[in-house]
Amino acid sequence: MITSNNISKSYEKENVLNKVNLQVNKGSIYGLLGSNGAGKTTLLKIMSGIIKQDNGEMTISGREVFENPQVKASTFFLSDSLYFFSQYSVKQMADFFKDIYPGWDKERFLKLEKLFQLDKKKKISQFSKGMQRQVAFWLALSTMPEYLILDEPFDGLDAVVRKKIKNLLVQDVADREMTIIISSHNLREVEDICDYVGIIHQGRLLLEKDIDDLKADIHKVQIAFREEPEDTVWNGLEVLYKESRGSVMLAIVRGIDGDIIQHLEQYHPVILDLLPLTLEEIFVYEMGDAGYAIENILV
Ligand SMILES: Nc1ncnc2c1ncn2[C@@H]1O[C@H](COP(=O)(O)OP(=O)(O)OP(=O)(O)O)[C@@H](O)[C@H]1O
Repeated sequence: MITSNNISKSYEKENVLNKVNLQVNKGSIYGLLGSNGAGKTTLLKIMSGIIKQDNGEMTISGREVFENPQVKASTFFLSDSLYFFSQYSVKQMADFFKDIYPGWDKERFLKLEKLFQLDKKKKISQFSKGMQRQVAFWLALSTMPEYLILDEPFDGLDAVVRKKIKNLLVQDVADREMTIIISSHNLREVEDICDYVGIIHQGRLLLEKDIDDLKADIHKVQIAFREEPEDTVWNGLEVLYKESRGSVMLAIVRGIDGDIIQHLEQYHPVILDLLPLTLEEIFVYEMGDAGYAIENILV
């Protein structure tokens, strides 16, 4: 488990993180979302022991992160700006990682070679940007990390490779309970793999939620009646938003789907559909409820 307890950090006079509390459970995938400059990279660097917080505690598996070789051996930080030794091939970089990471798995490295289909003898600097990012994933996953910390990991990858990598990540979580935290500006980019999402804004964690709980608790309802409906059909339901589109009424309703259907069926609708919301829609309605304009935060 990764635990950030009241983490604060300033650069000179600028306060970049302000008492951030968050928890990433073992074997889960946590999406850390926020706009440019929100503080995501700073938090991830503290989490991976690259920089030290001014206040608060950052622990992984109960151990303080900073200057802790045990934690570093089980954690891999894939930065948004990749760094490789400029003259090294993939093979040479792999040999270097093999000496640093006790979990290095040669078989995994060879398996992934087939998947990525990149020449391991080629200098990494001679690969394209997207290919270099694939090399970074190839090496990272070969270290068999217990904790994988990813900063904007999908930037510059094409759709096919992105899907391939997401599958690999999910597989490692399922097979060996790897824990992942992923930062992104883009909710759509991470919603298909994360089971938890936190939103950071101006150095503060605005909210964090379990995605399954969120999805189970909020629904888009489309309903139509033979005759002009009364607005009273919604009475007794927790409606976050509603509008009429011709004879069809559309509403965002919080609650258990079975209860909502049972309530609305008493009015004998000719159409009654409960549709899933995208995660972005859920956040807009949830945050709207909390008084924040999420559209302006997650561009
Ligand atoms: N080394 C540094 N020295 C001074 N200020 C810094 C440094 N690193 C980051 N900052 C400042 O800290 C704030 C948060 O930056 P950070 O990189 O953590 O944000 P971010 O959420 O990752 O942004 P982005 O999505 O643009 O990568 C910014 O205002 C940035 O200017």
